[in-house]
Amino acid sequence: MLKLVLCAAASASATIEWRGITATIKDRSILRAVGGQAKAGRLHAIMGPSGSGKTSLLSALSGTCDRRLKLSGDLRADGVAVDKVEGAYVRQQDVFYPYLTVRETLTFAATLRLGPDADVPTIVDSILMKTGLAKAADTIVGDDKIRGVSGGERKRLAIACELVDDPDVLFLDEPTSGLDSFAAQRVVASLRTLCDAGKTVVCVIHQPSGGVFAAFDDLTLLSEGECMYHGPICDLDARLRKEGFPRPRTAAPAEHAVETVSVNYGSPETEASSREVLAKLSDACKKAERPLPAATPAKTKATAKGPRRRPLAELRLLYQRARRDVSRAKAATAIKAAQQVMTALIYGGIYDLDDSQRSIQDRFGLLSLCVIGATNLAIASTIRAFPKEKTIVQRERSPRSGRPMYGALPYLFSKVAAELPLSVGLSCLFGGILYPLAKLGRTTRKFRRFLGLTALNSVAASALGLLVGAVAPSTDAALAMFPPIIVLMIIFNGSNISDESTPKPIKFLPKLSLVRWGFEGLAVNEFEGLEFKPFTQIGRPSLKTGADALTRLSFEDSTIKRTAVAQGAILGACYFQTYRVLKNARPRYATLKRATVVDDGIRWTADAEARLQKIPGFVRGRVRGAAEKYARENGITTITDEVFVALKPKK
Ligand SMILES: Nc1ncnc2c1ncn2[C@@H]1O[C@H](COP(=O)(O)OP(=O)(O)OP(=O)(O)O)[C@@H](O)[C@H]1O
Repeated sequence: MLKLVLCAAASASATIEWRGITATIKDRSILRAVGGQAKAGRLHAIMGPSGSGKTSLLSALSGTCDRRLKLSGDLRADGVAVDKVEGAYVRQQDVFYPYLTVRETLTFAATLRLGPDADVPTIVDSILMKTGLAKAADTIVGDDKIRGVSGGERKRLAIACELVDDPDVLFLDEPTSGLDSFAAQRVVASLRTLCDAGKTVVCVIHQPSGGVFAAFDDLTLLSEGECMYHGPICDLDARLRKEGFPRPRTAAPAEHAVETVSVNYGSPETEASSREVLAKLSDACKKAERPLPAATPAKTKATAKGPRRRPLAELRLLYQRARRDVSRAKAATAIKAAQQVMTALIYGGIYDLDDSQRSIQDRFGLLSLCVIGATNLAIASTIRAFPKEKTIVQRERSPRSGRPMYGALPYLFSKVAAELPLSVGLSCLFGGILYPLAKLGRTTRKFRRFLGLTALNSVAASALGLLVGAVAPSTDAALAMFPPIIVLMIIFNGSNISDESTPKPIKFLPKLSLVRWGFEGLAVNEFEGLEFKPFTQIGRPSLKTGADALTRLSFEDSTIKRTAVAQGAILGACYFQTYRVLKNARPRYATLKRATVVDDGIRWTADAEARLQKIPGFVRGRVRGAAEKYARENGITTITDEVFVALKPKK
């Protein structure tokens, strides 16, 4: 569907120019009036010491800055003033489905982004060639634990995935970090190929080798949030020499540049002298900066919003991916199966149930262990794996423009459908071994119900694990939430504390405990119709039937249906909440306030300027003068709405 939108973010930009990019957080300046430009066909590096603001500048240009930052400045894409430059953003750490091959990963991205009419195989082949991944095309991607393609190939895959819809601009955050110099050179060679094809490529680089640095055309050198050099790399040495910092013969150009602009905190004297160097280079940089001409008016243009969403096709594709991921994770599946077999053998070896009075307690104990074990395993394994997958889903669902690549609902459906058979299978494997060994139930009907209830418990516990993984910001946070959740569920399992003793404010908790419903269902199934031999000792009270035993735990009114419905309700609620979290979990970024009016070195953001314009003409000039005086006295280069409001100008 084509929709007319105001072009506030450039989509087909080739030359990016920026002036006065300022970023602050609370009262701390992170970028101070940084200017520069990146051109199509030229490979642009952003370099500087650690903490100098490289990533902040890259994200300010690409519109992906942490929203706690206050951003302002004048950003142009092909002469049009924009809030952000629309382009692909390749993060430092990219995660993929480890069991998919490079080709499958790319094909998946291309099919979903481009829709059914695109010639996906041809596009994928061409990208594989451009990024030098043709040889690794049929190797699985892998990760830290699973052997797959090399680190350099994985970085190139991250770039390749962003190329499927042919963006004009690419932003990359440290694409060479963590790679040896050969792998880094291959990554940069791929970027060179893209530049030669007319793309604008802007990269943050960190400690580049001589070969890598030489492959770049232009450089923005930052220190302490200020621009120290901006221009062609071939002029860098000459500029530093001119300012009194010639490069020693033994030093590599990149190393010398970063060292020159690094603050030496060794002593107050060295720090002061470093700051003099920075001031000198920053002044030289500002002098060389040419003001931008008046911005070309933003055009109203037809912008494609991406292919129309087709939930069924998405579901099919997502299901294929999830199935492949599950079916190829053979080692992980084997470990889980071995866990189930071992646990069943241990329980089966210890418990030997008959119709004696002692077997009542043994039965309750064994059933409780079965439920706790299954719940534990299902939640823990989901919690461990899901936060990582969530990162992939969030990345894929945060589009550069238009709609997300796919909906949260097809994703969740496909994941559940792909993982369900394994969950049920593992649960049945456990039950199939344990049931005859421990001599539980002894009727086929009870056995079938046992398998059904334990499988339902596992699936519901996985759903809870998904929800915890979805709301937790990281795997560590999710794992930290796990113990209190499981402990609470065990406390309220129906046999550890009575309803009467449960404190009033948390009386609802037993109703939410999967362990309780699972245990109650298994107990009702097991004890139904059983009869027990009385104690032989005279005077020792005995329980004659299974119903008596259930009454002891206040389960006398319970039915299997009731416990299954309760578990089903918890499962449904967990899936629904997970869906909502995934649907709404979009990264929110800071908006660049446009500062397009330049007056005597002080810039005004558009909203501050708009506020100023509301002041009657005869007072406006005085207010403007007072605001700029205040800004100069306080080292403020851009007057934002907040600064202006803080001044409380008198009308
Ligand atoms: N969201 C934020 N909250 C607080 N401080 C921030 C935030 N973003 C950036 N900073 C600070 O701004 C400074 C610049 O950060 P940035 O990540 O841009 O630097 P960098 O040059 O990319 O560093 P590095 O090379 O170490 O990755 C750092 O001191 C950082 O701590």
